Amino acid sequence: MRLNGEIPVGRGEEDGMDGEMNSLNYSIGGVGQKLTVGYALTSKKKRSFLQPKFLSLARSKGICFIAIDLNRPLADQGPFDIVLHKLLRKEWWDIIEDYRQKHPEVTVLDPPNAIQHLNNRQSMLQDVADLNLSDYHGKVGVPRQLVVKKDPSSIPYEVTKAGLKLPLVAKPLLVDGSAKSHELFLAYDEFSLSELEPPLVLQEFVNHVLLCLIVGGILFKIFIVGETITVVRRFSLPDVTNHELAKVDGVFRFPRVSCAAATADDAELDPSIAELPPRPLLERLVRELRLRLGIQLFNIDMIREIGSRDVFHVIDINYFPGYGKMPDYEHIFTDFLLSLVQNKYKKRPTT
Ligand SMILES: O=P(O)(O)O[C@@H]1[C@@H](OP(=O)(O)O)[C@H](OP(=O)(O)O)[C@H](O)[C@H](OP(=O)(O)O)[C@H]1OP(=O)(O)O
Ligand SMILES: Nc1ncnc2c1ncn2[C@@H]1O[C@H](COP(=O)(O)OP(=O)(O)O)[C@@H](O)[C@H]1O
Ligand SMILES: [Mg+2]
Ligand SMILES: [Mg+2]
Repeated sequence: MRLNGEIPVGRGEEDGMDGEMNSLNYSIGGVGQKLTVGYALTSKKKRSFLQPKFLSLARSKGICFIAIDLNRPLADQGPFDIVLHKLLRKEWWDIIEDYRQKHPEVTVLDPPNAIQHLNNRQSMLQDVADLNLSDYHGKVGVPRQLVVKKDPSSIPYEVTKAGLKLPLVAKPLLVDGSAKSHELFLAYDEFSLSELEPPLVLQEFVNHVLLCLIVGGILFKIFIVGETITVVRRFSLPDVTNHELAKVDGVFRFPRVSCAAATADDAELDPSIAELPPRPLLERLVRELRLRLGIQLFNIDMIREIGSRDVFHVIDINYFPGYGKMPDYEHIFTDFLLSLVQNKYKKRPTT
């Protein structure tokens, strides 16, 4: 399912393009310049996101991508219409924030302080919890959770005091792009949690297996690129039965089941498996989150509560996720970049 905002396109003769209807010129000082996107990304992200077919479609639309040289002052580079970034080193945050203040004419995707809100597994879900979204299409919430900042020996007491229901998913509190920040554990009893290393977030595990053929739950990954919403289904964890809970003790690390696929096809499951969440509910959730988070590039991991048709839980929100696995990301993302500059161009007072 994809919701796409259509944007009109102009001809591209001025810049020598092959006159394709879909090429477009945006100017800073005058007609004829291309749309220039400066990027600061990890090599992993460059490989997964700046795929050749994406770059060639971008070129055909008059968009060019320029790698930002991290060894030179950002102000000496460009000029850029847009800066796209996902780097987690501290010094970069100061550089891009300073640049953003000094260059209001450049669209920075996305503001560093907004992104940092998503680098903490407690603050990332706070807006969803505050939303408490419930209407006639269904309900979206977050699982009950507890943050443990230090002293693992206090965990059993804290869990009991908070009345959290086992099993619990233990997740590193901070998301920093490292493999360690994705090391998750399933805890069948609260005492074994004291083996883990804070800071952690302990989240109630929500059973979400479909009563149908497959072993394991289905997770909905809701990709947001500006105004567009694309939902894909991914494999998730199997249920934890009461029988298993009574029999098993301890904490067990589990693999990254939901993001392992290399391409959208591998990750995309048969559409007949697991009805997608109601579109109006998703639209409301995404509209609210885009406003409250102040970012345009993110995805939401959402699960449907077992036995329910319309009770959903958001368990994770990711900044600038693996769009390379999102169906048709090339057109969605290039249209989004063009719409950003077009909207800015429209807002300019006519001289
Ligand atoms: O590994 P990719 O490319 O699929 O993308 C990762 C995402 O997978 P997804 O697109 O949701 O299936 C992944 O999403 P999950 O946290 O696995 O749900 C993260 O966004 C990850 O970034 P980081 O390690 O949290 O900074 C993303 O890693 P980066 O691409 O940003 O390095
Ligand atoms: N509260 C939960 N209930 C059920 N399954 C969960 C829960 N939290 C995480 N999971 C499972 O673990 C996977 C990874 O958890 P997530 O919070 O998305 O971490 P990451 O940022 O590493 O993707 C999810 O895709 C889902 O399959
Ligand atoms: Mg996730
Ligand atoms: Mg995540």
